[in-house]
Order: sequence, then C-alpha cells, then structure tokens
Amino acid sequence: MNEHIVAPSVLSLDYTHLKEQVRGLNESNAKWLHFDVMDGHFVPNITFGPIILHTFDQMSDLFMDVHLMISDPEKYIPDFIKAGADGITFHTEAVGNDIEHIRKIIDDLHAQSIKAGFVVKPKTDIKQFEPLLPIVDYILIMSVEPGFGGQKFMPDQLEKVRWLDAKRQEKGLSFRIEIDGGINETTAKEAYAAGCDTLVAGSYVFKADIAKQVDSIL
Ligand SMILES: O=C(CO)[C@@H](O)[C@H](O)COP(=O)(O)O
Repeated sequence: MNEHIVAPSVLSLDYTHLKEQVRGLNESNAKWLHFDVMDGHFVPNITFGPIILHTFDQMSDLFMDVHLMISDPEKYIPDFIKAGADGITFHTEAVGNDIEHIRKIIDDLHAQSIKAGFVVKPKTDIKQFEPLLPIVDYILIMSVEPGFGGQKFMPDQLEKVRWLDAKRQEKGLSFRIEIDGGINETTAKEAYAAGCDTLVAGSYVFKADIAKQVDSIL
C-alpha cells in the first residue's frame, strides 16, 4: 500500500501572493507540487511553461509533478526536465493512444532518471494500456475534462481507479494511482476508497489555509 500524497495544483494559486503561497506549500504536509501545462491546442486553455516551473523549483524542494496537457509532449519534455521536473505525465490521446509510442516516451524519461506515467481523459478507455502497467511509476486519472480548475468531480472515473488497483494487486505492482479534478474532503475519501494514493487538488487547497486544507484530504 503506497502512502497517501497530496499534490496541490498551482493552477489555483494566488499569484499576487506567490512567495507566501509557496511558503505555505513548503510548510504543509504536501509532498508534491502539481504543475499543469496547457497549450491552448490539446486543451482549450493556456497556462505556463518551463520558465515558471524553474521558478517554482527554485522556491521549493517539493517533488515537481508535471502534467503535460499539450499536443506534442516529446518536443517539450527536454525543456521541462531542464527546468526541474521530477516526474512527468503526458496524455495518451496526444500520441494517438499508441502503446509503443507511450512506452518509448516512458523509457526515455526513465533513462534520464525522471519518474514517468501517462494520463487519460475521462472518455478514454484505460484497459487498453494494461501492457504498460509494469513500466510506469504512476498513472493519472482525470476526474474532470482537462483544461480548467474548479470543475465538478466525475464519480464514474473511479471505475478506472478500481480496475487499476485490482490489476496492481493481481500483478504485484506498486505504481501510484493519482486522480485530478474536483477533489475535496468528500471526493478525497471516495478516491482513497477506490484505490488512489495520490490526490491532485487545486481550488480546494488554495481557498483557505494551505496546511489545514492539505491535512484534511491526506
Ligand atoms: O489538470 C487540471 C485541470 O485540467 C487540474 O489539475 C485542476 O487544476 C484541478 O483543479 P481542481 O478541480 O482541484 O480545482
């Protein structure tokens, strides 16, 4: 059983108080910082790139969990590694759900000592990726359509989590199951019960005292 990890999504951070908010994260029990990269093409929103990741990396020792919501992940992965990524997930849909292509990207990340995994959108079937389970460090399940913070949790996505957890036990694997979107005190409990060990939370963490919010969903 993997320990629980909360990964606050800096998409919801108050950038007018960047230093105080990062201090709040550093002093909380969050172990990861979730960095959402959106390109305005793969998803209908644009966020930040490697320069901002580097800024966070200089301000924090937290594990930099980079979630690439971009159309051509391989093109930009080297920049995010240089900027301080510790783990990278990319969308299977961005590479046509092609298993061998996904495997190659994960192998390349591992060759550079970066933790690696893939992400699926809500409508993507997870079962097709069973051959990849032995090689990933983590899998990210989207519990909202990617693109924006503050959306409502989609409980039907927990079916994917249950399936992954069952496969993990059956095969004696230890990859993490991370979930992203609409996490709060109630949905966090549901996610843990289904088999998640890593929760991304944006609006819930930053709407009040960071340390207290993190502890409430650990
Ligand atoms: O990747 C995304 C959205 O695409 C997420 O990381 C959100 O940033 C989570 O925000 P909340 O739903 O927790 O507010």
